[in-house]
Amino acid sequence: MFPTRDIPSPSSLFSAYASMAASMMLVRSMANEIIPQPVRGFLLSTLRYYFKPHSPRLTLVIEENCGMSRNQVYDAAEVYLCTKISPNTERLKISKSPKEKNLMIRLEKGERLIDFYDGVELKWRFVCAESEKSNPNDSQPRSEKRFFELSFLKKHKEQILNTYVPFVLERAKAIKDEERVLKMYTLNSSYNFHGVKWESINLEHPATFETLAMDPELKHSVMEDLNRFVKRKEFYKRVGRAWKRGYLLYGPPGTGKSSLIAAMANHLRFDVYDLQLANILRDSDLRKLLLSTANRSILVIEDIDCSIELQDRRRADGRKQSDAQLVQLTLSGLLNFIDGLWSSCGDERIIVFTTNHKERLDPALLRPGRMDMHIHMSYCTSHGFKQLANTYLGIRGHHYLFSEIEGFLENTHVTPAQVAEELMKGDNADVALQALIKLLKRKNIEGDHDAEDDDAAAADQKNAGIQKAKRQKLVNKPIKSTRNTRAKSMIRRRKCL
Ligand SMILES: Nc1ncnc2c1ncn2[C@@H]1O[C@H](COP(=O)(O)OP(=O)(O)OP(=O)(O)O)[C@@H](O)[C@H]1O
Ligand SMILES: [Mg+2]
Repeated sequence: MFPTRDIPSPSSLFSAYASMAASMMLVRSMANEIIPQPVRGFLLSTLRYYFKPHSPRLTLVIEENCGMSRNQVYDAAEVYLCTKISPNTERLKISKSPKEKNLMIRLEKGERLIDFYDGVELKWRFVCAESEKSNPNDSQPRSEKRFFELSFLKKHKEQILNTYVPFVLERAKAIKDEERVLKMYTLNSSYNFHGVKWESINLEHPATFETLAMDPELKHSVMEDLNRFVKRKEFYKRVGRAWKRGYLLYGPPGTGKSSLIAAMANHLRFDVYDLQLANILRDSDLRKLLLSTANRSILVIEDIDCSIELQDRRRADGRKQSDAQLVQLTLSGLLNFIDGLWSSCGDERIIVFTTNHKERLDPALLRPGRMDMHIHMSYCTSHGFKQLANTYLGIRGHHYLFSEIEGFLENTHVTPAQVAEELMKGDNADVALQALIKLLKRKNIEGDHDAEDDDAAAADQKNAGIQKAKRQKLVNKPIKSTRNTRAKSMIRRRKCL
């Protein structure tokens, strides 16, 4: 026989419960008194953590700002996610500012997206929430807090943080570069006591490596060189060199030096700073201008041989006193600054010098290590001609007039600019090619040596134009164009005759 237990009556149960609750309250109030607030908070959150059901997912919150500055991950996500818009997306925001080429498409608040990376599913959500007012009596409207939520299985945490997020940052940079309108900076013409300043316009030069007529191997090596340069951030850091690269482009007028610069800018999506030295009088102005150039840009100094002061430092002593007082810009000042401070306080800098006369350059410029690559832009070759015929006339294969033209090109000096001009003379390929043959025949009769004389004369004429512009500057006469476009068009006219 088992002993029978006494079954408690409801009234006894109630009194037991009441006394337990009272003792709990007593313990709690004692705990409140005994255990300090921070420790209590910690104990409660720990207990909550252990008794809460655990989710296998991790959510990263990517807020718009981090302190005073923008959160780069947020900006990158905004751009990157536009490429992931699915047919299920219901609302998108579009906008376009006057300076942008394309529509800007962004997610609308509350929209969700799914992305896959290396087989991992990633859920994105764009959230806009009104932020709490720190002071409820504040009459200011609540500000909006925007953030992305990125959730995925916890086991992928390392992979997402170490590879996916950097991947999103990199993709966004590439997308932004493609969307960006390139700028061309030139110097404003008014020289006052503040010196000269950069002014920008959109760079819409259509030249690309594809349309450029130049030796295919040389073209390939220039492209390779540029691609390697932009990828070598860590290399430059490791070897302790400034992340800059210099190119010297040389060759007769009309062989595509300026076109190559535009092709480089379009290829890398870099802005161009066209530094017309004739507009600068002092090293201090030059320094100011160089320091205000941005990273990921190409600094261009055209016709470097065309400035008396820069051409040969040894002549400086012989200069007239008045000129010496006014012109304080020196080649050494330029080179020292480019090699030193300027290149070390920026990243991904490219500098390009052009000249029609490499042999006239100061040896300081040609010293090894100064201009990393010397690129000779030469007269039109058979390959270059075919490239131009493709670009201008759309001829991809062979044409019955090609062999005659190629025969002439082997022993006639004609620049790609001259060939291009002939090919533009008609939409009809036969007419344009016949016009080119006529030019080649005439040049062939005149003889090569004349052509060379012509080039030298053309370059000298251009040089003289720039010198004149510089002298005008010295007597403080405002000049419209230091590059002397008139001189250039005269050169072209003469060369085309
Ligand atoms: N290699 C080339 N490939 C394609 N087009 C060319 C080439 N060279 C010249 N051209 C055509 O001729 C025009 C003038 O060429 P560009 O201004 O590039 O010559 P340049 O070498 O810079 O001359 P300069 O020494 O006078 O500054 C270009 O706008 C382009 O249309
Ligand atoms: Mg040029």
